[in-house]
Formats: sequence, structure tokens, C-alpha cells
Amino acid sequence: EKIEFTTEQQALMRVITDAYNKHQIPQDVTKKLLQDQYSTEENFLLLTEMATSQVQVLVEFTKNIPGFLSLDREDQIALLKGSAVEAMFLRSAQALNKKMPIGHTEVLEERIHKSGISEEFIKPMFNFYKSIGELHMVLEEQALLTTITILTPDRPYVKDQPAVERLQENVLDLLRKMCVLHHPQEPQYFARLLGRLTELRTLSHYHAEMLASWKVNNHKFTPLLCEIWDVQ
Ligand SMILES: CC(C)c1onc(-c2c(Cl)cccc2Cl)c1COc1ccc2cc(-c3cccc(C(=O)O)c3)sc2c1
Repeated sequence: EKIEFTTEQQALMRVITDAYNKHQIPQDVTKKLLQDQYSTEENFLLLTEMATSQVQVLVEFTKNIPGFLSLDREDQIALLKGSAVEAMFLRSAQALNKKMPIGHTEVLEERIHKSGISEEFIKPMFNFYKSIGELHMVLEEQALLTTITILTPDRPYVKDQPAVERLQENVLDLLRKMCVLHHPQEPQYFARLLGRLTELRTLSHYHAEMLASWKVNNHKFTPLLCEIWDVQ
């Protein structure tokens, strides 16, 4: 059927897409993935640097989500801490699946495989990466899905859940319309996207164990990651 976007929805789409495009890990950071040391320690350090940079990018992106800065400040922190891992799974999935410059994708995959992550977590992680790749999301859908993940009302310690719900509902409605617009042949596409959010929660639980079981001896995370992941 004909998809109609309200002026508010058009504005919301523009703001979120522009913010998503604007806030990316800088090239001089991601190009470090191409350096030629591939030891477990080196891979762990590089991925730590990527994650740290990604968190900084995520905070800047989140500040651009309409209504986010009007939420209670402690709730803003609770939403960021609660969604950081999931947003980073989405971002690393998009990095692995987008046509990165030749060799980047294999290099990133290789470093994740050989960074001291227990085998039991590698499998679900790469199944997720594959399932995201199969969706062939357009950029707007990626930006909206990341926003929906951040605006999840039932994160731990969120006090005013209805306020978060109201923001998330606007973005969900917009994503539903975008899915019909970009995937007219797949009426179930929107439902498939939301299914990825469920998988993200599972991965987030795995991740907490991953941090604990990291085999890299005396692995050190950066202060920002320790803060956002409540480690050390
Ligand atoms: C501390 C570190 C060892 C760690 O612990 N758990 C995880 C993790 C792993 Cl393994 C997998 C999923 C989620 C997490 Cl959180 C990580 C590494 O997390 C990251 C986080 C973001 C990104 C973005 C990238 C990336 C590359 C090229 C291009 C782009 C791009 O956006 O263009 C992005 S790589 C990368 C690595």
C-alpha cells in the first residue's frame, strides 16, 4: 500500500540517519585493523581499541536521538550501559557485512576469531553476523534498529520506563514504515528485524560471560569500557 510519512517522521528519520552517518569510528582507528601483527594479545588490544572508540561514537550518536537528552539523566546512563554491547554487536555486524575496503572484513573476522574469545561464544556471535548480513538492511534501517536498541525501556535501573517507551514507539512506527517501503516483497521483514533484537539480548548475556572468561591472561580493558561494562 502507499506509505505515508508524517512531517514529524520525516524529521525524525533525517536526524537519526544524519547522526548515524556523522558518528563513526574514525578511519585512522579502523585502519589499525590492517596492521600485520596477529597474535592473540595484539588482536585483543585492537578490538579493545575499536570497542572503546565505538562507545565514544555511541554516546555522541545517542545524544542526537530526539528526546533522549530530555530523559532523566540517570535513565540516560542506564540506557547507554544497558544497550552498549547490543549496539556494538549491531555495529560490528554492519562493519563485517558492509562492503568494507577489500580485506578489511576478513581481517576483522580473523581478529575476532583469534582474540581469546572462548569457542562457545564464537559460534552464536558469527551466526548473528550471518543473520544480519542476510537481511541486507538499508542504512536507515540500521540507524533505526540501533536507536530502538538504545531506547529499550526495560533495561536495569531505568526509573521512568513510560518516557522511554514513548520515544521507542515513535522509532518503531517509523521502522515499520521504512521496512514496507524498502522491502515491499517481504511483509514479514519488520518482524524479522525485531527478531534480531531478541537475539541481541542473548548475545549480551553471553558477552558478560565472555568478559569473565577472556583467555588473554591479565586482559586489561580501558577505563571507559570498565565504566560501561561494570568490570574491574
Ligand atoms: C574489548 C574488546 C576486546 C571487545 O570485547 N567484546 C567485544 C565485542 C565483540 Cl568481540 C563483538 C561484538 C560486540 C563486542 Cl562489545 C569487543 C570488541 O568490540 C567491538 C565493538 C565495535 C566494533 C566496531 C568495529 C568496526 C570495525 C571496522 C569498521 C567499523 C565501522 O563502523 O566502519 C567498525 S570492530 C568492533 C569491535
